[in-house]
Amino acid sequence: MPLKLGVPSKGRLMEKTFDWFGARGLRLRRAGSDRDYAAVAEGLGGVEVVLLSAGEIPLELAAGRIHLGVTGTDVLREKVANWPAQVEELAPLGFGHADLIIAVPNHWVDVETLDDLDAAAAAFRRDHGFRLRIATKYHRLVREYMQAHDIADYQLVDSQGATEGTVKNETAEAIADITSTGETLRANGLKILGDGPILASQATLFRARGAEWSDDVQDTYARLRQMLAL
Ligand SMILES: Nc1ncnc2c1ncn2[C@@H]1O[C@H](COP(=O)(O)OP(=O)(O)OP(=O)(O)O)[C@@H](O)[C@H]1O
Ligand SMILES: O=P(O)(O)OC[C@H]1O[C@H](OP(=O)(O)OP(=O)(O)O)[C@H](O)[C@@H]1O
Repeated sequence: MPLKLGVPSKGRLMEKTFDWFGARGLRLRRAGSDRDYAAVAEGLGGVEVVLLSAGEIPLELAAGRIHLGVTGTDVLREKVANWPAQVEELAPLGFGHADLIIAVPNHWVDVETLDDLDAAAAAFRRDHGFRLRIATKYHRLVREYMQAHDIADYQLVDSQGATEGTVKNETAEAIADITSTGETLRANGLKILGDGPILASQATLFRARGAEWSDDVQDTYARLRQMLAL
Protein backbone atom coordinates (compact mmCIF):
# COMPACT_ATOMS: atom_id res chain seq x y z
CA MET A 1 0.00 0.00 0.00
CA PRO A 2 1.47 3.42 -0.97
CA LEU A 3 1.63 6.48 1.24
CA LYS A 4 -0.75 8.97 -0.40
CA LEU A 5 0.44 12.57 -0.46
CA GLY A 6 -2.14 15.21 -1.45
CA VAL A 7 -0.68 18.24 -3.21
CA PRO A 8 -2.41 21.38 -4.61
CA SER A 9 -3.14 20.81 -8.28
CA LYS A 10 -2.45 24.24 -9.72
CA GLY A 11 -0.93 27.68 -9.42
CA ARG A 12 1.75 29.00 -7.15
CA LEU A 13 0.75 26.76 -4.28
CA MET A 14 1.48 23.71 -6.46
CA GLU A 15 4.76 25.06 -7.80
CA LYS A 16 6.05 26.07 -4.37
CA THR A 17 5.02 22.73 -2.89
CA PHE A 18 6.95 20.94 -5.66
CA ASP A 19 9.95 23.21 -4.90
CA TRP A 20 9.74 22.58 -1.15
CA PHE A 21 9.77 18.78 -1.52
CA GLY A 22 12.32 18.95 -4.36
CA ALA A 23 14.76 20.90 -2.20
CA ARG A 24 14.60 18.02 0.31
CA GLY A 25 15.18 15.26 -2.22
CA LEU A 26 11.62 14.23 -3.11
CA ARG A 27 11.12 15.31 -6.71
CA LEU A 28 7.44 15.81 -7.54
CA ARG A 29 6.39 16.31 -11.12
CA ARG A 30 3.32 16.09 -13.26
CA ALA A 31 3.09 12.84 -15.14
CA GLY A 32 1.96 14.40 -18.43
CA SER A 33 0.75 17.75 -19.71
CA ASP A 34 -0.28 20.73 -17.55
CA ARG A 35 -3.86 19.52 -17.82
CA ASP A 36 -3.09 16.00 -16.71
CA TYR A 37 -3.90 15.74 -12.99
CA ALA A 38 -1.53 12.85 -12.38
CA ALA A 39 1.86 13.31 -10.75
CA VAL A 40 4.77 11.18 -9.65
CA ALA A 41 7.30 11.32 -6.83
CA GLU A 42 10.93 10.42 -7.44
CA GLY A 43 13.56 9.93 -4.77
CA LEU A 44 11.63 7.69 -2.39
CA GLY A 45 9.69 4.53 -3.17
CA GLY A 46 6.17 3.93 -1.89
CA VAL A 47 4.85 7.50 -2.26
CA GLU A 48 1.80 8.16 -4.44
CA VAL A 49 1.11 11.81 -5.30
CA VAL A 50 -2.53 12.87 -5.53
CA LEU A 51 -3.19 16.29 -7.12
CA LEU A 52 -6.22 17.95 -5.56
CA SER A 53 -7.68 21.43 -5.27
CA ALA A 54 -6.28 23.13 -2.13
CA GLY A 55 -9.83 23.48 -0.87
CA GLU A 56 -10.48 19.74 -1.13
CA ILE A 57 -7.35 18.56 0.67
CA PRO A 58 -8.78 19.21 4.19
CA LEU A 59 -11.73 16.88 3.60
CA GLU A 60 -9.56 14.20 2.01
CA LEU A 61 -7.33 14.32 5.11
CA ALA A 62 -10.30 14.22 7.49
CA ALA A 63 -11.78 11.26 5.59
CA GLY A 64 -8.41 9.46 5.72
CA ARG A 65 -8.28 9.08 1.93
CA ILE A 66 -4.79 10.61 1.89
CA HIS A 67 -2.10 10.12 4.56
CA LEU A 68 -0.39 13.49 4.15
CA GLY A 69 -1.51 16.69 2.49
CA VAL A 70 -0.38 20.24 1.81
CA THR A 71 -2.87 23.08 2.08
CA GLY A 72 -3.38 26.44 3.81
CA THR A 73 -4.10 26.45 7.54
CA ASP A 74 -7.10 28.69 6.78
CA VAL A 75 -8.97 26.17 4.62
CA LEU A 76 -7.98 23.29 6.90
CA ARG A 77 -9.36 24.98 10.02
CA GLU A 78 -12.43 26.18 8.19
CA LYS A 79 -13.38 22.85 6.69
CA VAL A 80 -12.45 20.36 9.41
CA ALA A 81 -14.49 20.51 12.64
CA ASN A 82 -12.34 19.87 15.73
CA TRP A 83 -9.29 19.72 13.44
CA PRO A 84 -6.64 18.83 16.07
CA ALA A 85 -8.40 15.49 16.62
CA GLN A 86 -8.35 14.73 12.90
CA VAL A 87 -5.00 15.99 11.64
CA GLU A 88 -1.52 16.71 12.92
CA GLU A 89 0.33 19.82 11.72
CA LEU A 90 3.73 18.50 10.69
CA ALA A 91 5.46 21.57 9.27
CA PRO A 92 4.67 25.11 8.13
CA LEU A 93 6.18 25.41 4.65
CA GLY A 94 6.99 29.14 4.60
CA PHE A 95 4.86 30.16 1.59
CA GLY A 96 1.20 30.76 0.74
CA HIS A 97 1.01 33.41 3.44
CA ALA A 98 -2.39 35.08 3.72
CA ASP A 99 -4.27 36.76 6.57
CA LEU A 100 -7.94 36.18 7.22
CA ILE A 101 -9.23 39.64 8.11
CA ILE A 102 -12.44 41.64 8.56
CA ALA A 103 -12.74 44.74 6.39
CA VAL A 104 -15.25 47.58 6.26
CA PRO A 105 -15.73 50.50 3.84
CA ASN A 106 -13.06 53.24 4.03
CA HIS A 107 -15.78 55.82 4.54
CA TRP A 108 -16.88 54.28 7.86
CA VAL A 109 -14.66 56.77 9.67
CA ASP A 110 -15.83 55.71 13.13
CA VAL A 111 -15.00 52.05 12.62
CA GLU A 112 -11.34 51.10 13.08
CA THR A 113 -11.54 48.18 15.53
CA LEU A 114 -13.73 45.22 16.39
CA ASP A 115 -15.24 47.18 19.30
CA ASP A 116 -16.18 49.94 16.85
CA LEU A 117 -17.73 47.34 14.56
CA ASP A 118 -19.74 45.98 17.48
CA ALA A 119 -21.13 49.47 18.20
CA ALA A 120 -21.79 50.11 14.50
CA ALA A 121 -23.56 46.75 14.20
CA ALA A 122 -25.95 47.60 17.05
CA ALA A 123 -26.70 50.98 15.46
CA PHE A 124 -27.11 49.36 12.06
CA ARG A 125 -29.70 46.93 13.41
CA ARG A 126 -31.67 49.75 15.06
CA ASP A 127 -31.61 51.84 11.88
CA HIS A 128 -32.26 49.12 9.32
CA GLY A 129 -34.23 46.47 11.16
CA PHE A 130 -31.83 43.72 10.12
CA ARG A 131 -28.36 42.67 11.18
CA LEU A 132 -25.21 43.97 9.55
CA ARG A 133 -24.11 41.52 6.85
CA ILE A 134 -20.58 40.14 6.65
CA ALA A 135 -19.79 38.32 3.39
CA THR A 136 -17.37 35.39 3.65
CA LYS A 137 -16.59 31.81 2.74
CA TYR A 138 -14.93 31.29 6.14
CA HIS A 139 -18.13 30.74 8.13
CA ARG A 140 -16.73 28.57 10.90
CA LEU A 141 -13.64 30.72 11.57
CA VAL A 142 -15.55 34.02 11.54
CA ARG A 143 -18.31 32.67 13.81
CA GLU A 144 -15.79 31.34 16.32
CA TYR A 145 -13.89 34.63 16.28
CA MET A 146 -17.01 36.76 16.77
CA GLN A 147 -18.22 34.48 19.54
CA ALA A 148 -14.85 34.73 21.30
CA HIS A 149 -15.18 38.52 21.14
CA ASP A 150 -18.83 38.54 22.26
CA ILE A 151 -20.18 40.02 19.07
CA ALA A 152 -23.62 38.80 18.06
CA ASP A 153 -25.29 41.65 16.14
CA TYR A 154 -24.29 40.47 12.68
CA GLN A 155 -25.17 37.88 10.08
CA LEU A 156 -22.96 35.99 7.68
CA VAL A 157 -23.80 35.93 4.00
CA ASP A 158 -22.10 33.33 1.89
CA SER A 159 -19.64 34.49 -0.75
CA GLN A 160 -17.47 31.90 -2.48
CA GLY A 161 -15.50 34.39 -4.59
CA ALA A 162 -15.05 38.09 -5.45
CA THR A 163 -16.06 38.72 -1.83
CA GLU A 164 -14.66 42.28 -1.78
CA GLY A 165 -17.24 43.19 -4.45
CA THR A 166 -20.21 42.39 -2.22
CA VAL A 167 -20.01 45.75 -0.41
CA LYS A 168 -20.19 47.76 -3.65
CA ASN A 169 -22.95 45.47 -4.82
CA GLU A 170 -24.80 46.15 -1.58
CA THR A 171 -25.25 42.51 -0.65
CA ALA A 172 -23.07 43.01 2.47
CA GLU A 173 -21.79 45.85 4.68
CA ALA A 174 -18.47 44.20 5.59
CA ILE A 175 -16.38 41.24 4.50
CA ALA A 176 -14.16 38.58 6.04
CA ASP A 177 -11.66 37.22 3.55
CA ILE A 178 -7.99 36.47 3.07
CA THR A 179 -5.58 39.10 1.90
CA SER A 180 -1.92 38.98 0.99
CA THR A 181 -0.86 42.17 -0.82
CA GLY A 182 -3.99 44.12 0.19
CA GLU A 183 -4.52 45.23 -3.40
CA THR A 184 -7.99 43.75 -3.77
CA LEU A 185 -9.15 45.50 -0.58
CA ARG A 186 -7.72 48.84 -1.72
CA ALA A 187 -9.28 48.52 -5.16
CA ASN A 188 -12.66 47.96 -3.53
CA GLY A 189 -12.47 50.84 -1.04
CA LEU A 190 -12.17 48.63 2.04
CA LYS A 191 -9.98 48.90 5.16
CA ILE A 192 -8.91 46.19 7.59
CA LEU A 193 -10.00 46.37 11.24
CA GLY A 194 -6.96 47.14 13.34
CA ASP A 195 -7.17 44.29 15.87
CA GLY A 196 -4.92 41.90 13.98
CA PRO A 197 -6.00 39.06 11.71
CA ILE A 198 -8.49 36.34 12.64
CA LEU A 199 -5.85 33.91 11.42
CA ALA A 200 -2.43 34.19 9.80
CA SER A 201 -2.40 31.33 7.31
CA GLN A 202 0.38 29.65 5.36
CA ALA A 203 0.82 26.43 3.41
CA THR A 204 1.37 23.58 5.84
CA LEU A 205 2.06 19.85 5.67
CA PHE A 206 -0.60 17.88 7.55
CA ARG A 207 -0.89 14.22 8.59
CA ALA A 208 -4.28 12.46 8.67
CA ARG A 209 -4.67 10.69 12.02
CA GLY A 210 -7.55 8.55 10.72
CA ALA A 211 -5.92 7.23 7.51
CA GLU A 212 -4.92 3.59 7.33
CA TRP A 213 -1.37 3.55 8.71
CA SER A 214 -0.41 0.03 7.66
CA ASP A 215 3.11 -1.24 8.39
CA ASP A 216 4.43 -0.44 4.91
CA VAL A 217 2.92 3.06 4.96
CA GLN A 218 4.47 3.68 8.37
CA ASP A 219 7.80 2.50 7.04
CA THR A 220 7.60 4.90 4.06
CA TYR A 221 6.49 7.67 6.44
CA ALA A 222 9.51 7.11 8.71
CA ARG A 223 11.87 7.39 5.72
CA LEU A 224 10.03 10.46 4.45
CA ARG A 225 10.28 12.17 7.85
CA GLN A 226 14.01 11.61 7.81
CA MET A 227 14.28 12.99 4.29
CA LEU A 228 12.22 16.08 5.14
CA ALA A 229 13.99 16.52 8.50
CA LEU A 230 10.66 16.54 10.34
N1 LIG B 1 -3.24 35.80 -2.52
C1 LIG B 1 -3.86 34.65 -2.35
N2 LIG B 1 -5.01 34.42 -2.99
C2 LIG B 1 -5.66 33.26 -2.84
N3 LIG B 1 -5.26 32.25 -2.03
C3 LIG B 1 -4.13 32.43 -1.38
C4 LIG B 1 -3.37 33.62 -1.50
N4 LIG B 1 -2.29 33.48 -0.74
C5 LIG B 1 -2.39 32.29 -0.16
N5 LIG B 1 -3.49 31.65 -0.51
C6 LIG B 1 -3.92 30.34 0.00
O1 LIG B 1 -4.18 29.40 -1.02
C7 LIG B 1 -5.20 28.49 -0.59
C8 LIG B 1 -6.26 28.48 -1.67
O2 LIG B 1 -7.40 27.85 -1.23
P1 LIG B 1 -8.69 27.79 -2.16
O3 LIG B 1 -9.74 27.05 -1.43
O4 LIG B 1 -9.00 29.14 -2.70
O5 LIG B 1 -8.04 26.94 -3.33
P2 LIG B 1 -8.66 26.10 -4.45
O6 LIG B 1 -9.44 24.96 -3.89
O7 LIG B 1 -7.52 25.79 -5.36
O8 LIG B 1 -9.61 27.15 -5.09
P3 LIG B 1 -10.27 27.17 -6.50
O9 LIG B 1 -9.96 25.84 -7.15
O10 LIG B 1 -11.71 27.39 -6.16
O11 LIG B 1 -9.59 28.34 -7.14
C9 LIG B 1 -5.70 29.00 0.77
O12 LIG B 1 -5.09 28.27 1.81
C10 LIG B 1 -5.21 30.44 0.78
O13 LIG B 1 -4.92 30.93 2.07
O1 LIG C 1 -4.57 40.83 -0.95
P1 LIG C 1 -4.52 40.38 -2.37
O2 LIG C 1 -3.11 40.08 -2.82
O3 LIG C 1 -5.22 41.32 -3.30
O4 LIG C 1 -5.23 38.94 -2.47
C1 LIG C 1 -6.49 38.71 -1.91
C2 LIG C 1 -7.44 38.13 -2.88
O5 LIG C 1 -7.01 36.83 -3.31
C3 LIG C 1 -8.05 35.89 -3.07
O6 LIG C 1 -8.89 35.77 -4.12
P2 LIG C 1 -8.67 34.73 -5.31
O7 LIG C 1 -7.82 35.35 -6.34
O8 LIG C 1 -8.24 33.40 -4.78
O9 LIG C 1 -10.14 34.63 -5.87
P3 LIG C 1 -11.53 34.41 -5.13
O10 LIG C 1 -12.15 35.76 -5.14
O11 LIG C 1 -12.21 33.44 -6.02
O12 LIG C 1 -11.30 33.89 -3.72
C4 LIG C 1 -8.83 36.48 -1.90
O13 LIG C 1 -10.15 35.95 -1.86
C5 LIG C 1 -8.78 37.94 -2.19
O14 LIG C 1 -9.83 38.30 -3.04
